Amino acid sequence: MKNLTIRQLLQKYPFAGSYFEQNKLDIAGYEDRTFAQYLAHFSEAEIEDQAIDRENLLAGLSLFIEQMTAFLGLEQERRVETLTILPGRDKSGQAEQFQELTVRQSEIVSIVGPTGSGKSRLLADIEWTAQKDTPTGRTIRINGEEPDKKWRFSSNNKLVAQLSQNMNFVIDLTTQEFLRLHAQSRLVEDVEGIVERIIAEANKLAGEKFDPDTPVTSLSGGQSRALMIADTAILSSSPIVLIDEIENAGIDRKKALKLLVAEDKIVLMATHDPLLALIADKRIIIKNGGISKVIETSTQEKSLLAQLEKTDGMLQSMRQKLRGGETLTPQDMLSPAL
Ligand SMILES: Nc1ncnc2c1ncn2[C@@H]1O[C@H](COP(=O)(O)OP(=O)(O)OP(=O)(O)O)[C@@H](O)[C@H]1O
Repeated sequence: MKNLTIRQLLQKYPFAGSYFEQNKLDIAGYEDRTFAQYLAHFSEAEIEDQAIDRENLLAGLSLFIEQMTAFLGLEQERRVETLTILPGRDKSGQAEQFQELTVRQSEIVSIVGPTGSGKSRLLADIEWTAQKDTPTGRTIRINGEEPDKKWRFSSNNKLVAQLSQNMNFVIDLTTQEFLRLHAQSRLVEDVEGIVERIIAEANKLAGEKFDPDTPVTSLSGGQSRALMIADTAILSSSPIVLIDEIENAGIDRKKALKLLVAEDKIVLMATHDPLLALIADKRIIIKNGGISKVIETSTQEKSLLAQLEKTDGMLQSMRQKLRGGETLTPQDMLSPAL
């Protein structure tokens, strides 16, 4: 909040105007300054005359916004605890054979099915909070209710963050500057701390590390993907994260999912990757455009996961070696590096 100009502040919290009025502060002409900068413009004489207490006024504004936000229920409104999908029809017009499917905070659901079966369509239905108004006729409920239309059109408080295979930046900023801008627009208190954390988490996901001064346009595919995942987990207000295939993204997929779930997101991902399918708590099977089954990942399947991770680790380490110009030996098939 400290970094917002008065204009941005009033846009985000229109009620802040009454704080200025109550304290007889004429902010006209200072709209493009922060509140602290505005307070700094008073001369010592004015401060004496008008009994202006800068620190108190600054702290008072934060408190006022906090209380008003709570009072108006703005924070609660954004809490999304459940996402429910109600059946529609498949590509042949047949009704989907499930009652309803509810996904909760911190749950991961995978979406599997042949190419062209309708996985991306399901993600699109969720993003649009479909109300029988998409080709599938599905209905989406948020917290058990018909979602507010604001989710569809608000660019600030989007219900859904989308992570897709390609992340191409066109903006000429360093990674640090890019994240700083995002953090400022999200009104976080400790901008530098958050920026540092996102870069640290992204570096845990990316194969090759990058530093804060790297221009975003120079990040590799895997690095930009890792950055967007860390940014979405830590900074995005969107409670639901939709992922369209991260298998070839060159990042640590398991850590990426852990990070998202640790931040209380609801995660749905379309995937062809058995490892990701089994990490999920449930998987949706799509056939001919319809949800044909919902399967809970069994303990038996979870136990296969350990095996799969070993195989995956082995493949990753072979990939790493080949990339580094090394040659492979039969030994590489026997001792998976994890
Ligand atoms: N129930 C449905 N009714 C009508 N059209 C549908 C239905 N489901 C999917 N489609 C359409 O079928 C096409 C293929 O679906 P989609 O792109 O979602 O497949 P996909 O499973 O994501 O494929 P891929 O694995 O190749 O990414 C799209 O044009 C989509 O709009």
